[in-house]
Amino acid sequence: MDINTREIAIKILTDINQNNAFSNIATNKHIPDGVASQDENFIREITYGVLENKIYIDYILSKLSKIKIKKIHPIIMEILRIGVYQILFMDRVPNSAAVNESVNLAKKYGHKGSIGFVNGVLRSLIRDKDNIIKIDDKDYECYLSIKYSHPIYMVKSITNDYGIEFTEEILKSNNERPNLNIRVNTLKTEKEVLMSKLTDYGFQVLEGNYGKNTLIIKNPSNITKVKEFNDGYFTIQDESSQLVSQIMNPNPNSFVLDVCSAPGGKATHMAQIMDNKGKILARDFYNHKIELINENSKRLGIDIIETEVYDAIKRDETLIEKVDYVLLDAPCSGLGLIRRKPEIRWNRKEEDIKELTNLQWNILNTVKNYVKNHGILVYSTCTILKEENINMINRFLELNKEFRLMPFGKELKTKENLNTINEGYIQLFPHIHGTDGFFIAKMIKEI
Ligand SMILES: C[S@@+](CC[C@H](N)C(=O)[O-])C[C@H]1O[C@@H](n2cnc3c(N)ncnc32)[C@H](O)[C@@H]1O
Repeated sequence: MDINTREIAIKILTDINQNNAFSNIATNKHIPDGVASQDENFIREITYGVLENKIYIDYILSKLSKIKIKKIHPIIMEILRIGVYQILFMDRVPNSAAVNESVNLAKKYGHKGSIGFVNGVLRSLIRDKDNIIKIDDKDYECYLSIKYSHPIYMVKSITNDYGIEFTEEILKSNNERPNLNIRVNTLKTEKEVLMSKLTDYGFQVLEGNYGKNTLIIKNPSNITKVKEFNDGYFTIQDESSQLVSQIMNPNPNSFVLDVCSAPGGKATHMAQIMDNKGKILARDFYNHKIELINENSKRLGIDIIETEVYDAIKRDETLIEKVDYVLLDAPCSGLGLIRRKPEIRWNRKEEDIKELTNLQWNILNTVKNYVKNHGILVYSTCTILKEENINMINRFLELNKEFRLMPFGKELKTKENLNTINEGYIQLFPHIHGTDGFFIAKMIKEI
């Protein structure tokens, strides 16, 4: 198939940067079916590379351009960004190709002036590269913000929680590409059997560290096209997310409530742990997302999940002290997913964090009422900020003495680098655990 890979990358980036599209959805939308895998990899590398390095690339461009970069036409800006990315980060692309291809795109999408402009900016970078790439900012937080391309408020918030050195490790790992993780559906197959089938197809498969049924796929291209996916032998889910249901560890025949459930990753996993026996009430605020839970349950051969559109903030009198296990997998800032969805750093605004912590607090204080005496409440997020995680839980426990954190451990394959499990919670980080950034707290109610 004859395609212009760089032009597709520009379309994806424009969709993400102008329309706030999600990177995974935009890439799937613009990469045509049947494209050669090396072309697909090239498009993904440029797209994700530009998203991950946007502040740094724009910093470089602001040094090179006589026009203020805010005034440059959005498409020309994307053409320049992919040009700079190829010159600075992709050794295998010759500088001449990076410039010529960018100029060709400027011919197609710009006017005469923009052709010379793109050509001039990229050639100046090549000429004086060693000087241009230096970051001159003396303030270390600002320096980190440019070097690892994270908004300054994010750098400050993370530094506030973890200190500057740990923050640098986090930011660095956010720019590394994660492996795809899958969860074996033990209702339909066994881990070893699936591993061997996927290996036969040519996938490189490793076992997860912490997840009992986690497999790590090194070369995941087209994995959802195999028959075993369609037949529900596995589902795509990060290892960290798999630990939530594993730590909850609900007994078969119990009653589980999952209040923020879509698309059903954790609900279907709990059903698997319960051997598809008992009842899971899976709720979400959005009707269209509820459909995803139903589709996933069907594919995975699960029939104990009942779905319902329901606003978790609204108190449900019919469930008071009726539920054995309540899961609040809360809507959150998502800062633990940045390596998978680099656009989170551009779409998530500082003011969102306060709004989200209020929402989390309100939902937590509603759903606590559904837990039976001796029942379990698990609170989880895919973020690393303490105000959404351990600080919120400590505040909750201070005001709700009938709950306490419950130590866990045997539910995990290994306890390596998980030194808070005896305190009843864990905070995972990509650079330490190799997973997404995730928080999980397990509480028991005892009156
Ligand atoms: C972190 S995601 C849940 C992921 C899900 N537990 C899984 O494992 O697949 C948070 C979910 O909360 C839902 N949500 C947001 N506000 C809500 C509310 N007020 N009531 C119920 N669900 C809500 C969102 O639609 C989103 O699906």
